[in-house]
Amino acid sequence: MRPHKKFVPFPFEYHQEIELNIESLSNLGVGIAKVDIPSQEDPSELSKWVVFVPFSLPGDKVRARIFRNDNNCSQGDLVEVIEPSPHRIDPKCPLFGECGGCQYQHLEYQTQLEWKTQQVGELLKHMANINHEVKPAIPSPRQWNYRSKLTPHFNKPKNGKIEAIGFLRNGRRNSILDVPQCPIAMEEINDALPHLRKEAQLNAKQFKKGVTMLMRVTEGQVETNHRSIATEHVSDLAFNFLAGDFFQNNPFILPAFTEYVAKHASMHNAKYLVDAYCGSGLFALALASSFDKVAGVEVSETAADWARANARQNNIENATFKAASAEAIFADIDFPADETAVVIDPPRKGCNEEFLSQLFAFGPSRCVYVSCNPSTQMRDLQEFIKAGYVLEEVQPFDLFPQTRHLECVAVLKKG
Ligand SMILES: C[S@@+](CC[C@H](N)C(=O)[O-])C[C@H]1O[C@@H](n2cnc3c(N)ncnc32)[C@H](O)[C@@H]1O
Repeated sequence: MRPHKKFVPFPFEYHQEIELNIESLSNLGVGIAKVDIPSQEDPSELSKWVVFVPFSLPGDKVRARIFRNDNNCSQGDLVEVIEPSPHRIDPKCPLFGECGGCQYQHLEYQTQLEWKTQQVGELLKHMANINHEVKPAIPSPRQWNYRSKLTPHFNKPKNGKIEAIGFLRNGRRNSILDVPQCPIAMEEINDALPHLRKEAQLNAKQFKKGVTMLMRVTEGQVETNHRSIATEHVSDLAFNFLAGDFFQNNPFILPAFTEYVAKHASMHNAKYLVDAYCGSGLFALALASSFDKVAGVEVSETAADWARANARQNNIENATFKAASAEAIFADIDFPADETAVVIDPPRKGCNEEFLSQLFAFGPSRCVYVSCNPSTQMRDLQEFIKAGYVLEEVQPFDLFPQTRHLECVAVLKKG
């Protein structure tokens, strides 16, 4: 095979095979090796060069085939595991490695947790410039069959036939891998998948473009209509929301997750709570009994409506909800800042500048920042530190076993 036109043949040739000892794991779930190469300035000197190899693990000795050299690192495909890491195990799913969904099925679960914890510490140090202990990641009670939502896709049918229904192939942008079963999805989803796939094939001629299907578990059934109502139970609360709207999709860990946020938000006499980016009210309502008054804010009108309905349904009378962009909440509340905690759980892109400046102008005594994207969370944490907040605790929760993803909770107090 010929290299891509832009291939740079330094320090390795195209498709050169090299043996590597994998030392660590990036937060994208990719194994990292460091090798000595002759320095470009002075070839008699050696310098360290990083090589990334997807699906290799720390402790593995592997053979990798180089397909790309960048300015300070190279990328290789895993050809062979010469000596396996003691933590390497057999993946459960026959599609592991081909499917872009999971990165860690070949790694013992305890070791997945240890690496996730370490990765948060490294991001904190390198991106936010904060040296702080990270508490060991809290495991998911279920390591398999935990996802309550799955969104299989297919591309535009060709000649009236759908080629594959599933997820993007690992490392690809358009190519979809056919996924008949998914071992991280709840059993209800796997039971319903064959029928849904068959139905899509039968109707293939109707689809003029690619489709992302919805499968949401609700009360033991699978809902596929975005506009239908789904229900989830967290401890003794019931939450209704539109099946297509956001809801945390590992229900098994939610009692521990919300309890942790409740405990840390309500410390030191905080009596008032703002739940920013509140969705259908998960934190606001799960934490309401620990506070005198709660105010939630959420940009989706339907989610905010459901948050109000969920408060009524669960007989919670001290919570109000506003449908607006998160920064709008500060003009509404009359809570004393020194007795107020703010829970912040933004989408993957993190908080916007407007929200952060309004938040800091208000100056709540405590903030609990929950994030599914530690990179944007670390970027925002720098702003909290500049605004005089002190990091009290960092606690990852493993909502997504077998994958590189996690939720990270950062607890901050006003300095
Ligand atoms: C990660 S979800 C968290 C939802 C909720 N805390 C939960 O755990 O169920 C982020 C939420 O932020 C909402 N959102 C996105 N941009 C927003 C904005 N600018 N202001 C308020 N909410 C926003 C989304 O609609 C979504 O419901």
